[in-house]
Amino acid sequence: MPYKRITLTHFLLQEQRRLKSSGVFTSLMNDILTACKMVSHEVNRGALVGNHGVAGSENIQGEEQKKLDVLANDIFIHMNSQCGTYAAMASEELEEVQAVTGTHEGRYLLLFDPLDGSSNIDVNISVGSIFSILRVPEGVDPSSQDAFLQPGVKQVAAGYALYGSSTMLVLTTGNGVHGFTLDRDVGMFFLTHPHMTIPADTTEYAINGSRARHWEAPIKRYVDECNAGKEGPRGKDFNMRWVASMVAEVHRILVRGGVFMYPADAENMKKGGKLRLMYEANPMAFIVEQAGGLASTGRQRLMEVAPSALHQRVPVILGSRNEVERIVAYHAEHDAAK
Ligand SMILES: O=P(O)(O)OC[C@H]1O[C@](O)(COP(=O)(O)O)[C@@H](O)[C@@H]1O
Ligand SMILES: [Mg+2]
Ligand SMILES: [Mg+2]
Repeated sequence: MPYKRITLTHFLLQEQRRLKSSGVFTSLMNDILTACKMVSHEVNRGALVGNHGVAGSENIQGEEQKKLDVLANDIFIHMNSQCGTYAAMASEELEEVQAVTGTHEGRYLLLFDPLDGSSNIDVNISVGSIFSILRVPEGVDPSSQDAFLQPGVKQVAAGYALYGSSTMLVLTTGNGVHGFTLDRDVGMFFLTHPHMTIPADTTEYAINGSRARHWEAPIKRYVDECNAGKEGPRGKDFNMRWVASMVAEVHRILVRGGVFMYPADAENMKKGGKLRLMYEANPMAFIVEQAGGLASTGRQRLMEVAPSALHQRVPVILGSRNEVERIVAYHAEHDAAK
């Protein structure tokens, strides 16, 4: 069989030729790819090199940082500061925006969750990295928070790395979603999942069921109906999954469909929910929409939320189109009856 493997870089070059666009995506992705390979290496070495356990510090979110949170953050900051592609960066692990000094040609902003699913590191369950790319708005200081506070529809590209049984990188530049698998022997990502699309229907939902007592009525109604199975209003049985790594949940949904919910609830409502808009919800929403799915807060399209703070949290409901539409309809019915 002729050698048909395509590297991520070649795929982007082909995309750019097809779209007659500038060579921006290859330079945007080059250093992110390297960072993800380095994080994958550190995740895989794990306890062998003392990468498990806590770092003994807290992040801006008031969360205890794991050693790999800090290491992955350092890798992303360092690797993406070398070539002047990015004018500034924002990270889940850093309170303030990080200006990239010495480079003024950077016309893009990079936002990332360097290690998503941190509670799974020490128990060897899949974790990932999530990234989002914005343009520097005209006339705005790129190292200001204001430069970053753009709605998700302004994203140029978004993606994630999944450090699972294999390391994958899934990416959208606004022309569909494509998955690449790392071949460790040659240190390159090869196209393995072209044009990923989410089935409109599903029988699988993901939510942290231990929070059921806090849920708003529309979420409770949806989950109860799923659990009622064939005999219930849905007329079919459902399966439930909860990995506690958003990247792993979204990847499963891209591969076989499903719906992921991390709603705002009575306990986290004051904070706006759990997941962060700028570097978790928005990049995943871009990917899910590009794959034919929907991404909502329950009351608004996620990518149209106007950000007010770099680390703000939002409710997240995303995945198979027909299921998200149903959940959004339940919210509308609930609100109309108030
Ligand atoms: O532990 P919980 O409350 O189920 O929350 C799990 C969610 O929290 C997260 O781990 C938050 O991300 P971080 O690990 O980057 O903080 C998501 O990946 C996951 O979906
Ligand atoms: Mg995260
Ligand atoms: Mg994280």
